[in-house]
Amino acid sequence: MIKVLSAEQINKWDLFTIKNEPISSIDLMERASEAFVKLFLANTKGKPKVDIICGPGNNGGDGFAIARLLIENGLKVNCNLIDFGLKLSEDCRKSYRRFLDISQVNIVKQANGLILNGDIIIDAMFGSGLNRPATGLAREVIQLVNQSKSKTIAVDMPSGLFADKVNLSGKIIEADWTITFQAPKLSFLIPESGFYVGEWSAVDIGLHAGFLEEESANYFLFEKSDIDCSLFDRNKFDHKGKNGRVLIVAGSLGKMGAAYLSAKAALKSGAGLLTVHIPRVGYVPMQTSLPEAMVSLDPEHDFVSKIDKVDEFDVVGIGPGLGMNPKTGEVLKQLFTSFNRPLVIDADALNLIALDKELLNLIPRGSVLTPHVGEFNRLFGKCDDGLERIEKVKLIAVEKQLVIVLKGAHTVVATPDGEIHFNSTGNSGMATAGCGDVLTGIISAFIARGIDSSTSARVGVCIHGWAGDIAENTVGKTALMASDLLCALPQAFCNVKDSDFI
Ligand SMILES: NC(=O)C1=CN([C@@H]2O[C@H](COP(=O)(O)OP(=O)(O)OC[C@H]3O[C@@H](n4cnc5c(N)ncnc54)[C@H](O)[C@@H]3O)[C@@H](O)[C@H]2O)[C@@H](O)CC1
Ligand SMILES: Nc1ncnc2c1ncn2[C@@H]1O[C@H](COP(=O)(O)OP(=O)(O)O)[C@@H](O)[C@H]1O
Ligand SMILES: [K+]
Repeated sequence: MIKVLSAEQINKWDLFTIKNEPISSIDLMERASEAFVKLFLANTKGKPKVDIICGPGNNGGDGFAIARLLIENGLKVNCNLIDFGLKLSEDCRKSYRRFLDISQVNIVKQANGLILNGDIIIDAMFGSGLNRPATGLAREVIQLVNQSKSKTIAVDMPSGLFADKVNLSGKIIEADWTITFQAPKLSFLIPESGFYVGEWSAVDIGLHAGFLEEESANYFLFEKSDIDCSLFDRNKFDHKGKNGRVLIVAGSLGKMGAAYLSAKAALKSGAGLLTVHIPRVGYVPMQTSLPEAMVSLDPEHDFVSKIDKVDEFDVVGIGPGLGMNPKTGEVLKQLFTSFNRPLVIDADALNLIALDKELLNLIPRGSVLTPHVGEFNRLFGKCDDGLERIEKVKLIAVEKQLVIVLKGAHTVVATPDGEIHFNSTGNSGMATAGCGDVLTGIISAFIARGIDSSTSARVGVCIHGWAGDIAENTVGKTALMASDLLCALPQAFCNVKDSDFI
């Protein structure tokens, strides 16, 4: 699990390393630049011509060191120093002088003096030391970079982006790729600010491990390696009753596919017994397409209006394709007051709660809510930005003792103990109908197997994204459909098992 640190903490980590390794700050800059260049070259074809833009601080110092290392590797480099009339930081000056030993620098006092004539732009204007939004000359330079057709690669952070707050009032480099030092910054994980980062990779620059052990963090990045594979162990003498009884309540006229997707996902995620409660309209398709599922039929033809006998289930997953009939809202109320184990609540079930917010207080503790931003806004109101939304999610999870899964590119899992985990798997190919329904089934199956709700949510989200990444490798982002996630789930589970033996 990676701790997501603030800019201030990262700066302290830097100083701790310099003092305790020990290593001089200029050598640490050199090490960071070497790590950048290694990854850059490993992912670059041929010998592109590179434009580098350096600022006055240590990010600019990295830029000069990177420029020198690229020249030593045989690349043609055009190096710009943006002159804000500020003194260069000590290490930036040293790095600048080293560069002058082998090449020359274009000093840019006005934006029209900027030279961009290569294939790739490396942005080393500002990093984590940005202390105000980029205006004036910085703004004009960023504008020119963003208008350029060259690919832009940011050193540590896109210039103009703050590390741990969402302030988009200045201009910000729109990077295609950000190679960041040691660990991702909080702003990379939030939709509005993460937009500027492009793809990102964190390179190890050997900051002292001792610092991280002691330092507390407000946020974590959950990785595939954090999945405890023993969660999925089966006992030789297990029978189906031992692997959890799931009830999925889903579907309405025209939306029966959602019920199918979540039900099948629950089975693919190891549920021992699965019942799906659906309106009559879905009976034949469900029995035909998913023979492993037992079907409980609602008295109504088009929507769910009544559920009996829920006691026998270990979990209820409710919401996918459910529709908004008021009678279905009554079912929620009945369920929340009669079922005292966790539920997984998604989609229209969340929208129905948004119409009658009193229902929120009836949800059994330890239940998992899986809203996307639209559903979240309907339930809890709009927020100014993604960071504010995450703080709100955290407060609600603690206050209501619920697990809240805020779905997105880096899905956030907020647990009743106040922890926030960002997910690290998944891709934009998953931004397509039905992918969320699959997640409901996965998390429900884990809870039914006796895995606690918080772990079920964190691991479920990670496996779901992992299946999305496997599906992307198989069918590509454009053609990816929710059913491809179902096909990829077996591989994701096999990978969890295999990675344990590495
Ligand atoms: N521990 C780490 O992660 C390491 C960090 N290093 C680099 O050091 C960087 C941080 O360096 P610094 O703290 O010197 O900060 P930066 O280089 O990010 O920027 C600070 C400089 O920019 C000026 N500035 C800030 N905002 C401005 C604005 N809007 N308009 C004009 N000027 C502005 C400041 O006055 C200062 O001169 C990191 O991003 C990284 O690239 C590496 O050199 C080594 C290790
Ligand atoms: N850009 C993205 N990157 C990674 N994962 C994504 C992206 N867009 C969507 N997803 C994931 O796909 C799922 C979509 O769920 P949801 O919005 O509820 O869709 P639906 O209701 O159609 O099933 C979520 O788990 C979300 O995290
Ligand atoms: K930068």
